[in-house]
Amino acid sequence: MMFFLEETLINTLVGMCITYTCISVPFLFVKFTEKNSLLVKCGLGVLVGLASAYIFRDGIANHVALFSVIISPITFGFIFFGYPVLIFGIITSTLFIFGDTSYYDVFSVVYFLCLVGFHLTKRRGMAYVIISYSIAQSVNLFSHVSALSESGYWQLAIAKTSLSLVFLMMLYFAFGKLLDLSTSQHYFKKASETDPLTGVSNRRSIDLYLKKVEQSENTQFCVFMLDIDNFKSINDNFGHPFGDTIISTVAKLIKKNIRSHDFVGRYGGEEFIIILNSSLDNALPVAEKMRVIIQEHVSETDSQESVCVTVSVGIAEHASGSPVNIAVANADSALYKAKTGGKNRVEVY
Ligand SMILES: Nc1nc2c(ncn2[C@@H]2O[C@H](COP(=O)(O)OP(=O)(O)OP(=O)(O)O)[C@@H](O)[C@H]2O)c(=O)[nH]1
Repeated sequence: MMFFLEETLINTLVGMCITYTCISVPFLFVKFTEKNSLLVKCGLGVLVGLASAYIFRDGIANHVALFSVIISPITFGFIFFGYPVLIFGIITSTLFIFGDTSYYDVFSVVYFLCLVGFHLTKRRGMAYVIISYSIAQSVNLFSHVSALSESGYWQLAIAKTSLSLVFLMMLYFAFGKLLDLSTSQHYFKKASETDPLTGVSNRRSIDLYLKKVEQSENTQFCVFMLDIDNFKSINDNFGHPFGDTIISTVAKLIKKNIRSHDFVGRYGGEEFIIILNSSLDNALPVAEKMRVIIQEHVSETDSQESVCVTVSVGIAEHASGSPVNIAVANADSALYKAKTGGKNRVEVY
């Protein structure tokens, strides 16, 4: 009995040290960027796999080591890949419960349930993982305390709990850094690509998108250039702030009337570019419908005056193999035609 417990203790320490170190080291020392995060995920998978291979090298199905091998990758899998991995974790630990119940199984189920609960109540990153891990760890600790009568078992409880605490601290600092970095990176990336007034893509993002579609295999798309008619008079009659409201309203109406895989950007002051992933035959009715919806939309000024605006649209179909800038220039020519032809109309190049 004594020998078994010592062996369990050694296995536990080795298993936990290897697993936790394997997982913590990349998070502490790898500089996270979008490019290498995939590499890190793969690296983690390999390291955890190696750790489990080491733990089971003598064919000792140590429940405790098995637990730490299961729980760690699932935790990280959940953080990176979300619910599917978490559900897998719950199923795995439930199977253990029905197989050979141990306190560790209870621990893992509590842990996963906490994670789900925290996630459902709006997950705030790693803080929830740490809180839920701590709650589950406390359950685990109680289970150990209640088993103190078994000779030597307390060593296991103390060793495991202190290791867990060290691991939690490492996680806390590593993930704090990671979350700060990814949040600020995400914020600055979004800000650099979005037009602040309308929330649609800005000129920089338009250029990037055009370059991307030019290189992609999607050869069938149409370019719309859409311009608000007589916009100067809106500014002159109702003021610049109301003019801004009109621009963002038109952007919203455009967005509402295109699909998620189409694209809209603010090309200039009151001019928008739309890339519709359709043939000209299908794109033409979309442009016409958009024009009518904008024309029929009524905006109200602060003094409850009703204002309607119209738009002119120029369309050009992208010719496969030709530079996308040609389609943009052609759509611009069609827009010019619509303006000089009396405005509030759609013209095809
Ligand atoms: N409120 C507001 N006005 C803007 C913005 N950007 C450009 N403008 C104004 O939009 C007006 C565009 O005027 P024009 O280029 O003459 O075009 P228009 O009056 O719409 O005439 P047509 O295009 O021929 O129908 C100018 O008065 C610009 O000052 C903006 O972000 N907000």
